[in-house]
Amino acid sequence: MADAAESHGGGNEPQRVLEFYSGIGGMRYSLIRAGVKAQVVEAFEINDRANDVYEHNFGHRPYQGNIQCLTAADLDGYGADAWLLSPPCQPYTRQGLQKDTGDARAFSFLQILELMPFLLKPPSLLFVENVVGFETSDTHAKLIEILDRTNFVTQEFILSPLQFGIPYSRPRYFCLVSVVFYVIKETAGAILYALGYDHLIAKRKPYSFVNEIWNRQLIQSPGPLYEHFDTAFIEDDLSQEDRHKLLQSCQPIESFLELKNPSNNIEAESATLGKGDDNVCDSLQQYYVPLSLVERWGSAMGIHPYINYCSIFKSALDVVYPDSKRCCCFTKSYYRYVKGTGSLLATVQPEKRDKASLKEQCLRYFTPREVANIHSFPEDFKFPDHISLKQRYALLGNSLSIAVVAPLLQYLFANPQ
Ligand SMILES: C[S@@+](CC[C@H](N)C(=O)[O-])C[C@H]1O[C@@H](n2cnc3c(N)ncnc32)[C@H](O)[C@@H]1O
Repeated sequence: MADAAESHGGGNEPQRVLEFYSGIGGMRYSLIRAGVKAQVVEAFEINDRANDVYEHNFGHRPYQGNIQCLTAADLDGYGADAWLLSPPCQPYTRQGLQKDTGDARAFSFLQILELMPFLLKPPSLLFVENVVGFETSDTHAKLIEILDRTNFVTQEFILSPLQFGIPYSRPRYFCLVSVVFYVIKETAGAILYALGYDHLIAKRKPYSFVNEIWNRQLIQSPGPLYEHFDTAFIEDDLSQEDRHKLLQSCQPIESFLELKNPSNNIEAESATLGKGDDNVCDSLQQYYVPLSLVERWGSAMGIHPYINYCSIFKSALDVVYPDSKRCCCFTKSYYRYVKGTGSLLATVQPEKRDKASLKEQCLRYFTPREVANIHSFPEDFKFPDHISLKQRYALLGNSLSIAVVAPLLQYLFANPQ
């Protein structure tokens, strides 16, 4: 791959990085944000559209094929120091069937893991990102079993952008993996060679985590990433007071909007949108949620459509305001479906939010640029013109929070030895 910009500090060669399941490049942007001395030598992604976006932004088209077809020789050929992997989440999502290792979408990741013991030049560092739920899966058990066997040590995290000052609830699982040792001595090498284990003789750089105290633990606080920390926020397990503190420490949603001043003047707002690069984004009208959908899913109180009695049920729509300090996870189905796929923005502020009807609040979807902002993508990230609106949302929904991944990568690459 051409030069990577992810290079800081002087001295040694940059670390050689492979980016698996590269999508629109969230990992690569995180590596850049982390400021570590590293170079992405190849990216792997099967999806054409994702590769168009990646190429548009990084000037290199990822290897377009099924990761499942890579051999140990292929992987050795890259001589990579680090692998970054964000395999498909569907086998492990709590809303899905959780078929785990039985789901065809898990096969390529399992295959990569199976190859690890056979590599002549295994990586020294690995980074795996997935949904919460992965940590209890059979695939996870397989991952840990293979890493133990191949002399790696892990530190696992469940973290959300809310813990990094971003008003976005998207908790995710992360596994940081570092090789424990060694340079095998010549005599030991000769014995291994005689026993047929010559693939183990390859020298591997010694690595370890900055805070070894957290080895083999699942941590739900960003504290270990920093030298000095005294607050441990666990998003799902906070007291009301701590949750309030956590939310108050976040920036308001407004800071992430393309259109900062809600108004009913659609034409004026459309003109602002048109200044961007996105041809598909030049009409604000397309972002407003149709009233029929607001009526269908937005009632705060109503008659349950399927049960023959009156029941009170909460709105199925997550509505936020410019001054809100939280929005919920944008999935790849955002904009295709309105219910449970991500927050909607009220463009007209009611006097009393809890009493106001949603119909009057002129709900709109966040634009793709706004979702990219909430995922902490840099300003210069762009979609090529031919990527449709639905494709943009789908690609962003599959991606990750750079605000969370960057400090994790910084921590992983900081070798204290
Ligand atoms: C969770 S997404 C990762 C997104 C990426 N981290 C980003 O920032 O956009 C998983 C990606 O893996 C790709 N993928 C799934 N199975 C694959 C396979 N067998 N070979 C190559 N790519 C695959 C999907 O197309 C999808 O883009």
